[in-house]
Amino acid sequence: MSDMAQPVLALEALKKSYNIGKPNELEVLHGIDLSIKRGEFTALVGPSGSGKSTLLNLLGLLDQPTAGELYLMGQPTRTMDDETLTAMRSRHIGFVFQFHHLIPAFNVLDNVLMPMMIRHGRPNAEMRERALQLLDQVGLLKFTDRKPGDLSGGQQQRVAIARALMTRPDLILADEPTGNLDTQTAAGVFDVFRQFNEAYGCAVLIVTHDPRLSATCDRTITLIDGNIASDVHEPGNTAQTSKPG
Ligand SMILES: Nc1ncnc2c1ncn2[C@@H]1O[C@H](COP(=O)(O)OP(=O)(O)OP(=O)(O)O)[C@@H](O)[C@H]1O
Repeated sequence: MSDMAQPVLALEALKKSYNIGKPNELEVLHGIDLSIKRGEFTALVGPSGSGKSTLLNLLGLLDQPTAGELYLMGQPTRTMDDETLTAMRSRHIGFVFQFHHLIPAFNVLDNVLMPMMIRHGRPNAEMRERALQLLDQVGLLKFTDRKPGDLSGGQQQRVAIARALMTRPDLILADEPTGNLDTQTAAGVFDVFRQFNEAYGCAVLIVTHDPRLSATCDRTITLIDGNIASDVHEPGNTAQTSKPG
């Protein structure tokens, strides 16, 4: 199908500068060309300050590039108005951050339902069913009534992943989602990403500082000083995850 052949994301000569006062502009990304296809499981790595979060914010349509073009699902986004950008973001992208931004006063189930409530108002039975299925898949079905504060960091992160998948996004963007987790819990969270990537074919792009985790990805993009220094495809890496069977 042509849909499968089309990249989820394509960047052409994407640049980002920050205005740091006076006439000075700090160019942080110097012209990035990149294409992410459906089902790709990619790590974005690089030293601190190399531009990873800046790039992720652009990929997630959370910030505007200074130059170049970004295509999401084949559509150029530079000239889209805010309303269209918001709709594209909520339709196609799921976000997972290091600090998962769960709503403390809501229980686990309602946190997972949140993206649907934003889009459609009151959740219907089908949405609840989907949320429960996702919570089952991340091993948290027993905890649906708990508040996030009563869960461990790894469990909270799994709630955030279930929430990001609620809208069945084409792309998951994760900014150091395991940054504050111990090694074993971090590997478990990576496995959850992998499980969904394989089950639904969503593309996953994860910023990580952990080489053991990036080694489990199919593709590793290394950013240095705002340029892609290397882009290595190693699909064999799937064998290194703890996927059953
Ligand atoms: N809003 C901003 N205004 C000005 N400069 C910024 C802004 N955001 C980031 N920068 C600068 O852009 C560069 C890239 O920052 P960015 O956060 O993208 O790097 P990073 O690779 O994600 O770093 P880390 O791994 O430490 O999170 C840095 O020099 C940073 O100081």
